[in-house]
Amino acid sequence: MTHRLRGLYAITDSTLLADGRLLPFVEAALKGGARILQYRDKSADAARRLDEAQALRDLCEHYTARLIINDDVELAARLRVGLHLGQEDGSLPAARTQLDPDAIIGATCHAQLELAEQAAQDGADYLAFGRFFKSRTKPDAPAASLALLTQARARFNLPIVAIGGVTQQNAGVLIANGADMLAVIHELFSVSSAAEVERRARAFSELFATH
Ligand SMILES: Cc1ncc(COP(=O)(O)OP(=O)(O)O)c(N)n1
Ligand SMILES: Cc1ncsc1CCOP(=O)(O)O
Ligand SMILES: [Mg+2]
Repeated sequence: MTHRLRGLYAITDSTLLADGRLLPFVEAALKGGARILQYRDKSADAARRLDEAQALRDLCEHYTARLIINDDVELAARLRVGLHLGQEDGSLPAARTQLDPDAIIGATCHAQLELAEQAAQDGADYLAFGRFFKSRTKPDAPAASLALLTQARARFNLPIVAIGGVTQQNAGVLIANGADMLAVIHELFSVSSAAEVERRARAFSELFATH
């Protein structure tokens, strides 16, 4: 299944979006133009995770954005939404059998074209590379270069996500080197108001129109 995947890919963070900020800040990101939202919550509180993910699915439907669940194929299957899998998160083909036929499944490829080759063979809907810059959220993620991004663009006919330390200042160079989507946590959500989230989301989104 092919999808038109391009634009801002917002990822939630349980610390930055604590204390009632999750829904208003995510709504602001969607209002500002985020096309994809990933629910990334590493806690073991299954009931809260289900409630939050359901609320996010409703919001995404309202803004015709796509919801992706990080790591958890059961939750994605239950909500009939997409899934993001890292290298330690289980088999992509096995997940495919549990999800709707048009569910988006993305794969972490770090900084390795070989991982991307495998993900493409496994039927991934997008390939995620990074971190490209210093990441406050995941400082130890393997570093990827702009040269790798250019090579991936030339080699794969699949949407490419760039992640890791993406800011309003460095976003343009990632798009210019072949990124179809920019996945952002800190630069989008480390602010004190929903209005500022919306402003930042709009600024990221407008870059896709001009590149
Ligand atoms: C869009 C996107 N790209 C990469 C990741 C990282 O996934 P993973 O390597 O499994 O690490 P965690 O996010 O699970 O800590 C991602 N989540 N989203
Ligand atoms: C999940 C993940 N994988 C590689 S970097 C990263 C974190 C991205 O967050 P930030 O935009 O705050 O650097
Ligand atoms: Mg993971």
